[in-house]
Amino acid sequence: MTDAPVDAQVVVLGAAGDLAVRHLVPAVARLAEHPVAPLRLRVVGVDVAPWTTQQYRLRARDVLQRASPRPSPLVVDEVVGRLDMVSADITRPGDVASLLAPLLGGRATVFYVALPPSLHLAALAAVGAVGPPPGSRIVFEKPFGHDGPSAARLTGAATRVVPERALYRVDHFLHHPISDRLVGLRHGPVALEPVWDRHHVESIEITWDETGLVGARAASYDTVGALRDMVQGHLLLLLALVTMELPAATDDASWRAARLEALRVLPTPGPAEVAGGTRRGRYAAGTGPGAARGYTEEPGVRPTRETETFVEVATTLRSARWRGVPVVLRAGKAMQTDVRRIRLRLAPTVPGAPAVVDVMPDRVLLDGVPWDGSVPADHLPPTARMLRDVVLGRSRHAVTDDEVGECWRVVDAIRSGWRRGSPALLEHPAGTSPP
Ligand SMILES: O=C1O[C@H](COP(=O)(O)O)[C@@H](O)[C@H](O)[C@H]1O
Repeated sequence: MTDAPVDAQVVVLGAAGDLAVRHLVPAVARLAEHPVAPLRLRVVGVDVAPWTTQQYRLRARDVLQRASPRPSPLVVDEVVGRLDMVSADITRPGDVASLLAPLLGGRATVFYVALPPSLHLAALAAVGAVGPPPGSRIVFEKPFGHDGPSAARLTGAATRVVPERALYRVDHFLHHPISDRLVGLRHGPVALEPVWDRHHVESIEITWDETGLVGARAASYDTVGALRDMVQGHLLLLLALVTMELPAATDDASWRAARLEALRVLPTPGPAEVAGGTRRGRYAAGTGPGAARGYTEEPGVRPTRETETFVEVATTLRSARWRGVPVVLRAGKAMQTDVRRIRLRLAPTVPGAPAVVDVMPDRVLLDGVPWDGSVPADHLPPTARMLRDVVLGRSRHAVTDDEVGECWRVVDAIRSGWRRGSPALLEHPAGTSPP
């Protein structure tokens, strides 16, 4: 049986941006055609680009017609017909407010900030000038701030516009099936929870190696780098999901509190730990197909910035459950092979338990053998799941200000060590993984 569609309103700030069009519009269509619980979203795009509603609709139609899976022509017409566009400069809050406020009709609205971090404060000023109707929410993609203090300032500015509970700092990895699989493994049918501790697990590795280069994103990536893009934004939160105590209560607040506690107990690395326990690198021109370009030749890159495209962070856990267990987090672009994986190695002495548990976006392997016990039922892509959660006010996967602060605590300490020059930034040919 299909539920009646739920209607909601979303304003996308930065709607003409490539990622906003390519990810959000298909997500809106996937939610519209959900077989059980459809969502009917009216979307108002705001962008400095001089797009008319007509142009926004044409662009969206084009994206939907190329989407995989392709929505039905009926859904394409419906979704496109519910798009409106406001062309306004986000740094001029008065202009945004005068054009946007009349379109909202005083209805609760999800304001989705799809803008680079440098415009996040401007976006908040614009939403403040619009005057978010009661029940509205604001969504920020990562990175939230560029370090701990800037994240705290952003939270301060945001909570002058909406309460903290209406702020959704989203990390699409938490909406990813990999997160469900991980939790499913702990307390699902194979129930590894009894061996999920320092007595049984010998090491934890979280690896996000990508063969793709930075490419068209280089100008903005250059101000962020792999540590902030991947470790701060995603991998520490995945680590928290691996190591947290599963809360007895199933409500969102208990879940977020458990994740926070897992982050809180992560050690802050001092200069010696940074020098000895982290690696940073970037790709130089390689030889394989599509790898003939080094990072510094990417458009918009300033070579003197020493931006890393590869990062590895080794640490040792210290909570009661995990004390002494080594962890390695690693992410890189232009690597030899694509590896997206959470790997736990168990002591060989655990009777009946696998020696290697691999949790990946599309499957779980126990000692290399596929295990299929935790595939999410709706098969929605992470962006669609995230949008649905925000619209329905489900905050389990939204990152709190405290969690963001803990992630920055670790990352800021690493950056501070790197600023002292140790370890040095190493180059590796694109298409090969650093030694
Ligand atoms: O958010 C990000 O994630 C992607 C990797 O995510 P995936 O779902 O494609 O595996 C990464 O390429 C990007 O740099 C980062 O910003």
